Amino acid sequence: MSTVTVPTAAGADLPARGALRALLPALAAHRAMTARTCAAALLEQGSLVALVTLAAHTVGIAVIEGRAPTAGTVTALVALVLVRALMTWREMDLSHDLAYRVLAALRVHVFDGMARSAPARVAGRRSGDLAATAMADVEALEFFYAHTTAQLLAAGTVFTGGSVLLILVEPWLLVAVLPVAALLAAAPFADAGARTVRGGRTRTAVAALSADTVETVDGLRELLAFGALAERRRTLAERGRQVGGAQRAEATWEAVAAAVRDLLIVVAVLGVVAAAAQSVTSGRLHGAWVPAAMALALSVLGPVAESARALSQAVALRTAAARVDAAVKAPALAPPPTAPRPLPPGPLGVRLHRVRFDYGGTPVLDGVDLTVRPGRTLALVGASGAGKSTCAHLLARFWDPSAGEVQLLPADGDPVDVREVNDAELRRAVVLVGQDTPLFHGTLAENLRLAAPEADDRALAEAARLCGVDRIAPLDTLVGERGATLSGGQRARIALARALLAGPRVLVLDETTAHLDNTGDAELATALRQESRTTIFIAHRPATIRRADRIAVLEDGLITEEGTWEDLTSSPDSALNRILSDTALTGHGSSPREPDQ
Ligand SMILES: Nc1ncnc2c1ncn2[C@@H]1O[C@H](COP(=O)(O)OP(=O)(O)OP(=O)(O)O)[C@@H](O)[C@H]1O
Repeated sequence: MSTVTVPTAAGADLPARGALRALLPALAAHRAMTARTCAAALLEQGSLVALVTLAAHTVGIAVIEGRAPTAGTVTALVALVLVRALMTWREMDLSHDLAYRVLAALRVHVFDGMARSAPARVAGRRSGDLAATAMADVEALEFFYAHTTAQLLAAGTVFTGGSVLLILVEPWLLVAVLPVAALLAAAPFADAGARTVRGGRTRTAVAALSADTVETVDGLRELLAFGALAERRRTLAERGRQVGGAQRAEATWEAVAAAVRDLLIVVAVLGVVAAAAQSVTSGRLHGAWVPAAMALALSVLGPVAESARALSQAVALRTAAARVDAAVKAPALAPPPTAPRPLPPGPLGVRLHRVRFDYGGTPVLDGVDLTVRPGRTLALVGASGAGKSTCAHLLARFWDPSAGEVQLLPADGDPVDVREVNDAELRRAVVLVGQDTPLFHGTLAENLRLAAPEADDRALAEAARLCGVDRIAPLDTLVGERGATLSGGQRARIALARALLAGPRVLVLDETTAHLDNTGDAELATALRQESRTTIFIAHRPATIRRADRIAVLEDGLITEEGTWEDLTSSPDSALNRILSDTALTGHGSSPREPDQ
């Protein structure tokens, strides 16, 4: 096979070689079914060879010796027709069933891979491109699982069996078909590079079309608002043309390959005719056996030709296989602990100790030291792009710092590094709510229960009441996909109620209330008041910042100032005052001296 690499819409080159082989272990979970599929394919192909050979033999006997077929021969012919028909159905049924089962499992593995590497990897790739891997690439592999593995094994077995018979009957007939069989079998390997490249172009074009389509659907309102729909339509039409062009190039290549395969079969027919004629004239083969021998020689080529066609088509799927394999094997960005430590009960504070982090370039955080005692509130303040959300993501362990530690602080006892805590336990203890928390298609209640499926109706109603969700609509109201039917402020209320329902011990709010007016912001602040919970606000609004027990200012990758509102605003040169003035100027919040709500 060639060493071609295939470009993906994500921009990374994936090794094509071995990509299909890497997906074979997926069959291991279905060994019995794979074996049954192989048996059915063997019977299907073998019965056809036997049927054609016996039919030709019957004709030979009738023509040369003038004998009518016996009842036994007729019965055998009918039986072979029935076996062939039954096995054709069985093989198709089993191979598709097997393929769909493998694909269903693969989709889950792809999703698990995305979840393992989320959000960093997801953030680095367009969602439509990811969707193309989970849907189109996985779907394309149906052909590989349904039409190649079992069929190749069966074709190899049938050809070997037929060759043994030919050696016994007339070896020259085998000599006539063997070179053609070898060429047919070699063909998929000979043009593997060209097919991989062409197949890769199709998969990349499909992924780009998927990415643009998803973005278009997502941004339809903006496109409409800026009158950019016509341009977008042109882009999508161009993407469609690229997919069509790539598919046409594949089809043209396959048409040429099919013609070459047919030519090889013609050569085999001529060779078999010549070998049979020579065998009869030299007296090695009785005339009555000639049709059967020729039929056997040519019919064993059928499965080889068919397998060559299937393998060639499968080779074109190497890009799809490589994309799926890469998604399935995506490494965890926050690997699970080898020896997990349980979190002690009671309130938990947080501590960032000399934390450094970068996204692959200059460090965003360069030695952050920050402590929030259990049950206290802290406002993390900084200019746009200072790294506040990055701190929040580290607290929720979406990523691990490149140096330093992120710890949870029990009221008594030793700090626990978040890397030592089981994922499920950490997710229960630390909840992060962002500014644009997406909602899912379903009722308000279902969206709230996402965080705590086991929550009873009373807890649900209480969380909804605290955050004013019950004033938006009854809890059994359907919200559109991503909460399209709700305002930004309403979505914030739901996101917060959802977080409270989960009962976190550490709550991180990343500009969650930015969409709310001052009254709504103050209302939610009241809802959040709870002695034992540690809360970290990332906010630009002075009133929100002022409510926190302490305020920390993040600048140049470091905490440059920390203290109470009074401490930090009393000095006119303080970083907080500067940031609040900038915020007021940029319209993020009200005036720096805005009274508490
Ligand atoms: N997934 C990512 N990949 C690469 N760079 C990123 C990623 N996320 C954030 N950054 C960069 O890291 C820096 C800090 O971003 P971050 O979102 O943490 O800032 P922030 O203080 O929360 O900003 P804002 O107040 O505007 O939300 C920015 O320069 C940003 O461009």
